[in-house]
Amino acid sequence: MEIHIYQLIEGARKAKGLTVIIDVFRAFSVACFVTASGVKDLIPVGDIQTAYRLKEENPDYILMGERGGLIQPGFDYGNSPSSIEFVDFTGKTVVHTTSAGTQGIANAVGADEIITGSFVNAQAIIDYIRMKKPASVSLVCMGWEAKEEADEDTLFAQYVKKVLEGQPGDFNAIAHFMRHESRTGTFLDTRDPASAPPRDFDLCLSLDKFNFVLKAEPYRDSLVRLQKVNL
Ligand SMILES: O=C(O)[C@H](CS(=O)(=O)O)OP(=O)(O)O
Repeated sequence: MEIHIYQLIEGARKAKGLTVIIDVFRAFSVACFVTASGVKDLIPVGDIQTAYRLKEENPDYILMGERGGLIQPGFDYGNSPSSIEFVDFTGKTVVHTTSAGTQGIANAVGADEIITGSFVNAQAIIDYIRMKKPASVSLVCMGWEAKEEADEDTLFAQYVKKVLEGQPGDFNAIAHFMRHESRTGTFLDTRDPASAPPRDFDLCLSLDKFNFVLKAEPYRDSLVRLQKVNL
């Protein structure tokens, strides 16, 4: 199994084989929380205008996401796991658009298959890749606004690669680094606390909270939805 680590939008465009689009803070942690809360359809979109159009056509849809880390006008929720931690999404359709994570899905046009990447379902991702035994795995780190590398996404990719190659992954060292040394450790305090509360940090680093992967599947009108695959 060949394993490549790629960065940002260019990386998403280069991805091939089984592709993991990684966004630890916060898009794909949020996506796992929403899925665990019973969502019917979770639709990641790159273009915010697509999100608004879908809402106009389907007033019962829920809009979730951010630009610049902040909830956008007309949105029901931002991109914050703590804001939806106890929300019941049973039977709901959620449209999710973010600056980094969902852009990766939209740009991974050469991938055979796309799953999302975050620490909250890290072991499930590793188990899924082992089960599928692909010839090629692409780990794509989406970073800050998909423009600048972010420690947590790169550390996640290295963690998955190491474990797949039979080496131990030291999550405690990663969490310590993220909290005390990484620029990301201060990120949640420097944004509008209503959109990026500090609890998001702990929730996004809840290792293996969920035992499923989220797989992008074709949906209607050229959209995709993230389907839960239990491990
Ligand atoms: O809201 C977030 O957590 C980030 C903000 S950004 O990457 O700095 O724009 O969005 P995400 O797409 O979840 O990385």
